[in-house]
Amino acid sequence: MDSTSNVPLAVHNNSNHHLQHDGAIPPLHEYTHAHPRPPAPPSSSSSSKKNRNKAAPAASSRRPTTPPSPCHPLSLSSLATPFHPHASAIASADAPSTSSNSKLTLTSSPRDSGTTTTPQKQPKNSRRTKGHKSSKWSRGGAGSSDDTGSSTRKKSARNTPHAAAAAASPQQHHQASLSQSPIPPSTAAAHQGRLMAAAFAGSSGDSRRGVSSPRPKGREAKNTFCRNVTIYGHCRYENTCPYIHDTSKLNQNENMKKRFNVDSPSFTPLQNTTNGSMTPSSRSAAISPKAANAAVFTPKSQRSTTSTPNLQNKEPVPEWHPQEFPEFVPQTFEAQMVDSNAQAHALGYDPFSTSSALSSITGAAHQPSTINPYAQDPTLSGASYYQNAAGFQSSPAYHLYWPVGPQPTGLLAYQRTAHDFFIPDALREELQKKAEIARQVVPNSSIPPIEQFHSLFCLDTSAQKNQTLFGYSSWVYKAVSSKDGNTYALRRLENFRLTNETAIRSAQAWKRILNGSVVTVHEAFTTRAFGDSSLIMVTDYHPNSKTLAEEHFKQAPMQRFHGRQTTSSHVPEQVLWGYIVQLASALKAIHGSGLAARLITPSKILLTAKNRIRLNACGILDVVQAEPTRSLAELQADDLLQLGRLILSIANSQPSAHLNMQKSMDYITRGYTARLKECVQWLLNLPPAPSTPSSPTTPGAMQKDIDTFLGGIADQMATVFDSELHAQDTLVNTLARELESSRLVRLMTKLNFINERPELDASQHVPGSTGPGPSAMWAETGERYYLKLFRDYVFHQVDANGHPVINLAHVLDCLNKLDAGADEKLALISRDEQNVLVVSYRELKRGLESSFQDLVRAGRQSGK
Ligand SMILES: Nc1ncnc2c1ncn2[C@@H]1O[C@H](COP(=O)(O)OP(=O)(O)OP(=O)(O)O)[C@@H](O)[C@H]1O
Repeated sequence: MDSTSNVPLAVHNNSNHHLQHDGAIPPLHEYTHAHPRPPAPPSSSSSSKKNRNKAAPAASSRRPTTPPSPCHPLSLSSLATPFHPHASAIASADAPSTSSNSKLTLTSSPRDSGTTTTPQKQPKNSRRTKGHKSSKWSRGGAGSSDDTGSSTRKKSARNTPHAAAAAASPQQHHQASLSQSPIPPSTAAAHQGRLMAAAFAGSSGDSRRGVSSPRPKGREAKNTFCRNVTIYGHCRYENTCPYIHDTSKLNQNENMKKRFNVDSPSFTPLQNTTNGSMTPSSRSAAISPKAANAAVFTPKSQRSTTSTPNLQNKEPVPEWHPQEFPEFVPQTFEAQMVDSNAQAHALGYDPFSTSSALSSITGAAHQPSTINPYAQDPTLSGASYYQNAAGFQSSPAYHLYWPVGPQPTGLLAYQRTAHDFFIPDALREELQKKAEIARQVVPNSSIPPIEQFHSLFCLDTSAQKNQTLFGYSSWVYKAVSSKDGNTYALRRLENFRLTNETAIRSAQAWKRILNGSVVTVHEAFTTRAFGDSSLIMVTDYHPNSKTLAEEHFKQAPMQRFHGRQTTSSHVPEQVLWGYIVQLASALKAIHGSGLAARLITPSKILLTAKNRIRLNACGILDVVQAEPTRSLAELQADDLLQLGRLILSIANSQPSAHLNMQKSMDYITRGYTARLKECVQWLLNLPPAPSTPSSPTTPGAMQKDIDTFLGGIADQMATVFDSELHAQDTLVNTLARELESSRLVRLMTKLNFINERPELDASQHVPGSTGPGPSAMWAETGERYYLKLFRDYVFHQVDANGHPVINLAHVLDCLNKLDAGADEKLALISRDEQNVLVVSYRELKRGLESSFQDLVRAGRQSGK
């Protein structure tokens, strides 16, 4: 994490805030219509008197101290850290004598001499130690820049396996060869210094002058690849330089290959055991192979070079332990801080983040598995999406906008439309129409309430009443139940006289039919509320629906459907198969319950959505004709026949198509597949006589029942089922997008509770606040002030000409970042344009939560 992101608030007193901060802050007109550029560093800004008072304590209390963690984001130093404890421990143990320090560093480890150095080289090591004792090493690294470079080079060399190996074997490295050199120590040190100067001083500058390649022993040069080639890509002394410049020659050295290659054991740093003040490193001793490619570590201060003496007393470990080497994990230092303010706030009840408060109360540690995505927990890693996508993420980023379709911020202004973010227009319109129609009432209606049903609204607009279906005139009303508040459809049969008490009980069986293709029956009763004896059948109400007769046979669109066009044109075959499958499913449920639909006709089938039909007016004939003349099997077979007639009539767009069967079937032959024709024919045929064999392979008569029919249309059922699944997926996606909207509504609700709230000004004490007038100008001070400016930034932007910027993408972008508490910063400009506040979304979020808690507490107090 960028350490600068922890600075909570930078206040700029910027009378001319156009590019005052090294150009990092754009001019005012750029703020007002664009997303903020990365703000200027807080240190470069001057604070206004008013705002400095607010910002300073906040900054001091929230700025985290950088912990001495080996996982500090400076990755190079973190790579080096396994060596630091050991190095420091040795340095401190031998602090009185820098000589002994260097001695320890270079030779004293028995493991060093015993494992990685050949016996005959030990005397050389002794000489080298001696030499360094009198050289710059003995001055503890406080000498010239060459020293620094030398020390640095050695330290960096220790951080890679190859370098470690090279350090352990002087024959593999320039430095090592210097250490091994039999030339006088002072000369060796000078060589070393010059070499490091060449290595660190860059390609130009005085320090390069006079530098020549050191002269190693012939055998070393023969085996050693020139360091200049490694560092600079070439060696300018190639002609005179004794080292190898061609890698192919290098590989010829068998001896070297044996000792140092990719299979070489790793270099294991010692754990600190000598100095109790050091925290023992929990890291593994193994080093990642990636470390070999790490850039050379450059110390930032002299201190870092002096406190890190050269250590080479490490034993090789037999094998890599990659599982023990922790990957670099950016630490959320802020999360580790104890924010007493935040804890205090968490104790208050927050209706929007209950679980957050609970976990704070119980002191439960942050558990990814129990994360409430809506809890205002600063440790949630939503911000990591913006800051460090590749980094470790402890929980999914639930705060982010649903990533379906084009990303809101990636679009140009003219490409952005509202339905990129919200529910598709067609669906929204349909749902809104349904809601509107469901609430339709007639003022001063003369229709009386019936039983618990009130607000009756007549759905039956046709003046001509068809008595042939039920034997009675029927009316359909929408009504609201005072028992449960739901809306129902009431079908009234005018002048119905109940002669058989058991007849009305048949509705009970229909209450149990819960099928997606049947309008559910709830109850049946008789009433005299209309001035006659009427039968009332209560069913589900499906707003803005129409019958198949209205859909396929009527020419003029009805006003009630708000312009939905009726059509008499050719009905696509897939639509017909959809009807067949849905009605077959309905019949399966009905017949399976020992009932018969008895009425499958276009005017009694509701079209409740696109291609979505339901069998309506079920059970009425069971009440009206309580003693049918036909058996159940005959009635069920008749259901199939009626289904055949229905499809025939819709396919022909003729309600009476079955009256001219030949012509109607010809039309189907011409307009549809043989499969559909075969299906309709099967439905229209009379059931075979019981003794008639249907085919040579199937002895006995083929049953004409719903199960046989379902088996016959199994392929079409699979197709319809699949398209239903697709439709469902689409709806789930839409729902998910709306879910995001509800999240932002809650955020905006909180923001509006706080912004410019007048009644907390000076009149009311806000618990937790301090000072003489704790609630004075509550809405205009502290966190509330920059929340107010944030509201201006989100909603009240103007362009360079002062015209309002109406940019939905900007609003969603800002609110999502606020919800996530992103570390991204934005520049908020005061209304007098005299101050610019640089604040991160994280701080805004914290301010929002804390201010909201103030309100909750104040509200609770007044309620006492
Ligand atoms: N359960 C219901 N939910 C919503 N609307 C319904 C419901 N039942 C019927 N309707 C609507 O009420 C209106 C009248 O329905 P009805 O069954 O009486 O049809 P109709 O066309 O008037 O037939 P008929 O010629 O037999 O009177 C239709 O427009 C229908 O959409």
